[in-house]
Amino acid sequence: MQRGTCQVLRTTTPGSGDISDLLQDLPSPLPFPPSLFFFALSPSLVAASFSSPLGWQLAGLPNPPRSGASSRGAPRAGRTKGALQGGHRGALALPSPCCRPPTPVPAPALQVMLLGDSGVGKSCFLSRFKDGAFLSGTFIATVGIDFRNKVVAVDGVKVKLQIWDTAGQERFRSVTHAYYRDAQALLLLYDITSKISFDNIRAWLSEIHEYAQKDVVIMLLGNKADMSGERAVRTEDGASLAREYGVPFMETSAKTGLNVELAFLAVAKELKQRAVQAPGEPRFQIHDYVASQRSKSSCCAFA
Ligand SMILES: Nc1nc2c(ncn2[C@@H]2O[C@H](COP(=O)(O)OP(=O)(O)OP(=O)(O)O)[C@@H](O)[C@H]2O)c(=O)[nH]1
Repeated sequence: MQRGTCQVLRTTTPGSGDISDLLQDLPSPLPFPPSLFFFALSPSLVAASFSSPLGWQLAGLPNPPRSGASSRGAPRAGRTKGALQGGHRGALALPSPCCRPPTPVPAPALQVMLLGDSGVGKSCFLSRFKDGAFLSGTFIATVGIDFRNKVVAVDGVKVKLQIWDTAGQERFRSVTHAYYRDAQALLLLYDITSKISFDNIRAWLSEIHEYAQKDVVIMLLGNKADMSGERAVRTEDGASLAREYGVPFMETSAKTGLNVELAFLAVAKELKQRAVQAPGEPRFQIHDYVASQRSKSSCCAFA
């Protein structure tokens, strides 16, 4: 398991927002007795903040699972560096009725989920996209699920992506299943140097069909294309599996950045087009877009 790392943000379940975070954002010392604060910030307000999707959004956290499988029983590593780096701390503003003009409600984030076996490079893929970096070091498997946000420009319009990085390990499957239904796009990765990770793609697709929304956008990605010397899965095999399931396909490299941005942009474009498309208008063709835009390296050129 010691292979390198892209653990910018490991761990967390989204339930880590709590009242202590709220209190940390207050001035210290308080300009009034703490009891007065609790009186003003009534329990119902606090409870409402964290029991409704709106409260979670105000807190800068993704919605909790709606029903069914819960994250109970999942390892709770508490609030981690990642959640702080995402800039979420302090996002829950205390009500200030007198002075602030109402802020416009931003468009909801598009939810994109990364799936695939442990070690295929999901976290590195996300780090490459978000930070433009590939971190090497000790491989630490993701625990449960994590997320990061990034705003991208699609046809001149800013679109916020909320990207969920899931643990590939089997033991976290019940945790991650709970989030499938909220995903609008799924990037399904295998490792071109690992035949097993490719063979498992069919099982991943069955899970997706079982748990995800029917119209979820799916893209198959053969990652680690930079490691052509250790290739165990032919590009044509990836392309043919993708054709069989009717999903777009590319080979990528979190290490070199090959096609990483394109993968996210393609799904963002597809989702945005769906949202604004008038009835009868020709549909955006993600397959054609990917085929026309993807970079081809000597290792992974295919028709
Ligand atoms: N050469 C190369 N190595 C990569 C690439 N992507 C990831 N790796 C390496 O593969 C290993 C696993 O990467 P991770 O991103 O942590 O894998 P993961 O899919 O998130 O794994 P889980 O969190 O267990 O699901 C690390 O040692 C990375 O350095 C890539 O594109 N090229």
